[in-house]
Amino acid sequence: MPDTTETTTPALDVRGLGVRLEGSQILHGIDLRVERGKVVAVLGTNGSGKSTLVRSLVRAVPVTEGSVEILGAPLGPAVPWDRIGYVPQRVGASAGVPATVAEIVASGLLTSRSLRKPRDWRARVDAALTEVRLSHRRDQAVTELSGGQQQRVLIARALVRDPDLLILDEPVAGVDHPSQEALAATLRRLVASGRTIVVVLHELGELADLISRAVVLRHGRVVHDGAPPRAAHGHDAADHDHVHVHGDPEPRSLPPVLPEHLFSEGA
Ligand SMILES: Nc1ncnc2c1ncn2[C@@H]1O[C@H](COP(=O)(O)OP(=O)(O)OP(=O)(O)O)[C@@H](O)[C@H]1O
Repeated sequence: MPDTTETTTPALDVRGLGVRLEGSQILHGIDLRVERGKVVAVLGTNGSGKSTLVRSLVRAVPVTEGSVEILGAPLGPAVPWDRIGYVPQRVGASAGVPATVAEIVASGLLTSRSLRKPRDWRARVDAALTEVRLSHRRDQAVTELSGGQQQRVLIARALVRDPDLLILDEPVAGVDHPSQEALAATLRRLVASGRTIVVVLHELGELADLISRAVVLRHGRVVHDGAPPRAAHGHDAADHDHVHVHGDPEPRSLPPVLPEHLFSEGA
């Protein structure tokens, strides 16, 4: 009998997740189930716990309560990590290490199980760099690139794995509009081929048409899980907190889908 586990289990199944860091409870009882082939945006104000959530999924911070299953396996060595791409929040691609763009991208092909690059690694690195439009920078030191270009190198490092699950933490922060559009096209292509994407965002921006589900965090809790809220027409400033149903043709004529205070820090 064929093994159907791979396609029937969700890409991500988070239940009652709690994370405590340095004595503070950062995440409280997070439930998040993402079926394969879906895109989910994680939204919320600064400090609401978005990065901590995705960092807990890749074991960068410890889970203190609840359970996490990724691609059908409990968080741990059984997870097929080589099938998962992770783009951390902007940190600079080199962290002070003098490496070329191609070397950084190729490092995405190494896993804890194998430190040997696959035979076709050069072609895969070239394809990933073409995807983020940085082929011409291939042999340049990554430290010579701008912040936005370094972010694209990190995206290429995740893409080179051809991941089933792609987790991105604010991938478009500091990235110009043409590059955002290029990333949106890449993500669209991945979703069309059945990949799953979890993406932390401050605003939907160029990725808006890709996202039909948003999970909003506030003070480490999920306060909304559904159609993405968006700023009301004409109220797109970063410090404005009106939110309306996505796709509403007359946003001013409908009440907000979420309370106005949801995106404000102090409430
Ligand atoms: N290692 C840590 N130790 C203690 N507290 C932490 C640690 N990392 C994050 N925090 C705290 O956890 C809370 C959530 O931080 P997190 O970075 O997850 O938020 P965020 O929603 O991603 O914010 P931003 O939009 O600014 O990136 C913040 O109050 C932060 O100070």
